[in-house]
This record gives sequence, C-alpha cells and structure tokens, in this order.
Amino acid sequence: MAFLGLHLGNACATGSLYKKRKVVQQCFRQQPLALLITVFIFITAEVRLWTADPPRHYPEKATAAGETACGCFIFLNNIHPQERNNIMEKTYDIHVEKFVPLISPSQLKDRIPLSQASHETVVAGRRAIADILGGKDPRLLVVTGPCSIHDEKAALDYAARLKALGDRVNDTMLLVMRTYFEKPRTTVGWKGLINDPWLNGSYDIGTGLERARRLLVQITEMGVPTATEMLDSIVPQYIAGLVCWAAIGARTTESQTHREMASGLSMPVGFKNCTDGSLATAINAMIAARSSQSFLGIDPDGQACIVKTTGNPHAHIVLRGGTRPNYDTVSINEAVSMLSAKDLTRSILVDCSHDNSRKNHELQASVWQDVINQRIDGNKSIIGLMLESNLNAGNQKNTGDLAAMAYGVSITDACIDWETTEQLIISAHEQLSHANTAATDGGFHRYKVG
Ligand SMILES: O=C[C@H](O)[C@H](O)COP(=O)(O)O
Ligand SMILES: C=C(OP(=O)(O)O)C(=O)O
Repeated sequence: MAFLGLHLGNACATGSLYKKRKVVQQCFRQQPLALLITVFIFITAEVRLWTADPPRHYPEKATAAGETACGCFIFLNNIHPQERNNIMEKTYDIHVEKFVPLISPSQLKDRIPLSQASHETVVAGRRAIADILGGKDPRLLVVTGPCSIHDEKAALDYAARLKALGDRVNDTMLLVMRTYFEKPRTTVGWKGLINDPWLNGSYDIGTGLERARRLLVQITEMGVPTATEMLDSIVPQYIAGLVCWAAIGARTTESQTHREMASGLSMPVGFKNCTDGSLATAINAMIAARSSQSFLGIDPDGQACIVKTTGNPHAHIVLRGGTRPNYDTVSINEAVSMLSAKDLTRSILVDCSHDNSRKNHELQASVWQDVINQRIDGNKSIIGLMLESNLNAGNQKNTGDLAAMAYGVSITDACIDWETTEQLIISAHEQLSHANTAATDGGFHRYKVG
C-alpha cells in the first residue's frame, strides 16, 4: 500500500501515461478511499499551480503536484516518515544477484586444523625468511612453484620433489613453494583455486577456501615452506596461518587496502614493483605496511569488524620488471638507492618470471643465472629469487575438464619444467658453495640491515 502511494506520487510527477494508469489501477484495487482523497488533493494542487500568478513552469508544477499527492497518500495511510526509505526505489545492491553465506574462518580451522608438523614448518619457515631478509641467515631465498595451483595432486607431486631438492641445497638456499591460490587478472580470466575451484565458472569460493587450506596443511606437513599472493583482504583469515611468505602483486601494490592488509599479515611480505616498472609504488607500500593501520575486515568468527594492526616489520621489495626488465646491476643499484633514501630494508628478491623474462618462460633461466652471478660478485642486497615452475613446461588453456587437461602444466602463466628448475637450483647451489669456500675472508658478507 505504502509502496503504491509512493509510486502514485512519482507517477503523477514524472511517469508516463501508461505508468500512471497502472499505478492508479493498483491503488484503486487496494486502497480506494485513500486513492480518491489523494487524487482530489492532487487535482486541487495541480489546478492551483496551473492557475498561479505569475504562472509556474511545467516540470516544477508536475513535481510539486506529485509530491503533494504522494505526501497526502503517505499521511492518509499513516506511514511513519522513516518508513519512506523502505518504500522508495532501491538504491543499493542493484547489481548484486545474491549473497551466499560462507563458513567462518574459525569453523574452517576447526574442520582443517593446523597439525603439529605444519606448525613447525610455518614457524621455522617464517623465521628463516625473516633472518634472510635481516641478513642473519646467509642463504638465498628461492620462491619457486606453479604460477597457480589448479590440481592438488600435481601440487603435492611438486612439493615432494621440492622437499628432496630443498634438503639437498639446504646450506646455500631456502626453498619455498609457490602455492598461489588467487590470481590477479589484467582483465578477465580464471582467478585461481579459491575463487573457482571447479575451473568452470561456478565460483564455489567456500570449497575453494577449504581446498586451499587442506593443501597448505598437506604441503607444510611435508616440511615444505609455502608462499602465496594475498589478493582478497578476507582470505588471510582462512589460510594465513599456513603461509610462510606472502606477495602483494604488481597490480595491487598501489592499493591502500592491500597495504593495510599487509600491515597485519603474520609472515614477511614482498611487494612487487608496479606493472609499468615503477618502484615508488612498492616503496610507498613498504612504508604503509610497516605502519600500524585500522581498516575494515572480518574477525575469526566472520564478524565484520575494525582490524587494528601493529605493522609488518618484514615488508620488502620484489623486482619483477615492467616496461623493461629490472634484474640487471644498474636496476638493482637504483632500487637500493631508493630504498636507502627512505631508510627501508635493502633486501631485494628478484622475480625471474613476468616482465623480467618478458613472459617467455624459457628466458627465466638466463635471468636466474645473471642474478646468481651478481650475488656471487658480491651484490649483497640480493637476498632471493622467484621462479614460475611446474612439473611440465609451458601452459595450456583451462577447458574446465581437469581429467582431460595435461598433468602438471600451468593454466595461467607459462612455467619452466621440473627438470630445468632442478638443474638451475643445483647449479646455483654449486656456484654459491664454491664462492663461499673460495672466499678468503670467510665468504661474502651479508648486508646488515638497520
Ligand atoms: O602471474 C600471473 C599473471 O601474470 C597474472 O595473474 C596476470 O595474468 P593476465 O595478464 O593473463 O590476466
Ligand atoms: C601475478 C603475479 O605476479 P605479478 O603481480 O608480478 O604480475 C604472480 O607472481 O603470480
């Protein structure tokens, strides 16, 4: 009734003849008396406006008459002014199809708890990464693994191989597995296992969170430290306790929301330089992330809340190239000067993939070797490298049919295969071991930060 009253007013003021007729018919069926009185008041108002001296113009007259009629209808039907909001045309969620409730972070943690073995891997992994960033651990941090996880079986296969390799090179490198569940897209595309776990556009995010958490538990139970990109600001509540290193990607490093989220994350966070190659965005991000922040989020029970953080002490930069690669000596020195000027940690991780290899996975090997050479030559600011690597090389189209797709091949960016990965890591391990042994003054000195 109230809704019709409002529509009557609106229809009188602005509507088409058809709309007016429809609204009046509805009103008449439901509230004949109120309608008659309203129509009478409306006509009286119209007549007064049309005969006013000086004459008033049409839109003003129509609106005023409509509002008068609407006001009278609301008054006659005893509608409280506050209820008007409820009967007005909807101004929110117009483009929202539906809201699908999700399990809360604590419910998911109860369902898939952190085991003792996982806990040990996460704590030791984070500590080792923080020590590498701070210059206390002389090893090289190597973040390697698929561009994105789409098949848990292949991910576990990769993790098992990485565990064996990590044990072998443990005295020169810390190997951390890319377990990327969220993919930022330049335009559109598959957004990762959390967003679309069935690879078919069904967006079963609840299942995605569950599968991501379960896989992280399995990988950390194998003793393999994990790395992921944090993209959605709600996701960390569900999985962050199982992640040793996090990235904020090139597309989101400039975003305030992501910087705030990073300030509260429990693990070291690497900020990628911007897609155009700008370092300033990552440097500004590091300043924002090390500061305490207050922002909107959810608590472990899924309740919307204000999240107050203390700031992340282990924010650092990741060079991933832009309009040109930025892994060369000149680019790295430029990054060091910019970081020094802002009194930030000068520890740099170089991503061999993305725009450093011009998205050609085969070029990752030469980027890798160039950076290893710089490190051996004494570039003390290089603390780590990243590879996009999978069981098998290249990439394939996501057809949505996991059984029909090639095993261990990326469905996002092209990756190098396992054999190449192993060969690069072992070769670098040998070169680093040799350099350490050969150095007459006890090995190259790690860069002390702060
Ligand atoms: O690392 C993965 C991709 O480079 C990133 O998600 C962007 O991919 P897109 O440009 O294909 O969307
Ligand atoms: C998306 C990624 O990188 P970037 O943000 O550098 O494009 C990635 O590492 O998966």
